[in-house]
Amino acid sequence: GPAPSPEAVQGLVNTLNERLNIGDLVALTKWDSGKPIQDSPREAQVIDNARKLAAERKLDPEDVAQLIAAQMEANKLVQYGLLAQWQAAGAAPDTPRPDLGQQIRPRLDELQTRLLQQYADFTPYRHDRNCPAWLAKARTGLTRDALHDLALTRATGELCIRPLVP
Ligand SMILES: C=C(O[C@@H]1C=C(C(=O)O)C=C[C@H]1O)C(=O)O
Repeated sequence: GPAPSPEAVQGLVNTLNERLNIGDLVALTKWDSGKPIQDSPREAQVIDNARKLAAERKLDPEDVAQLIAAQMEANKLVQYGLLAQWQAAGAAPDTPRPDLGQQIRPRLDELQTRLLQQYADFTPYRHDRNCPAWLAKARTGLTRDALHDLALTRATGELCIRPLVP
């Protein structure tokens, strides 16, 4: 099929990467509080919100639930990686800590609306044979280390749908 407009791919990948970077802030709050990275009730809430937004945008709710579940897996990958680094170093960076409940989670919720709009715009290209190459190009240069690179790979890992070999 025709190549997607550059924004259709880059916009979505940028937003997925932005969500991952918020994960760095989440990790700092969890380092400070000692709370587990995994918060299943919160995850259920995020998915529930995504399903509602999906219905409003005439997207498949199951599909959107899987997209958001992938983003949360990727986010936790970042968090587990950072916590292990800080554990080994005996300290976390001395940078500002926005509040998880009052500041960070509202940012994740806001981002979700934009993410779903961009996902809707990207949907026609999911089955294209060039889809993986477009994504690889869009990922290039966004991440600053191997951990975030792996997490972004995870975050984008189900975006392309490969035709089944008969
Ligand atoms: C980001 C957080 O950590 C984890 C990842 C979540 C996410 O990516 O939305 C949600 C809940 C947690 O399992 C959080 O606690 O808010």
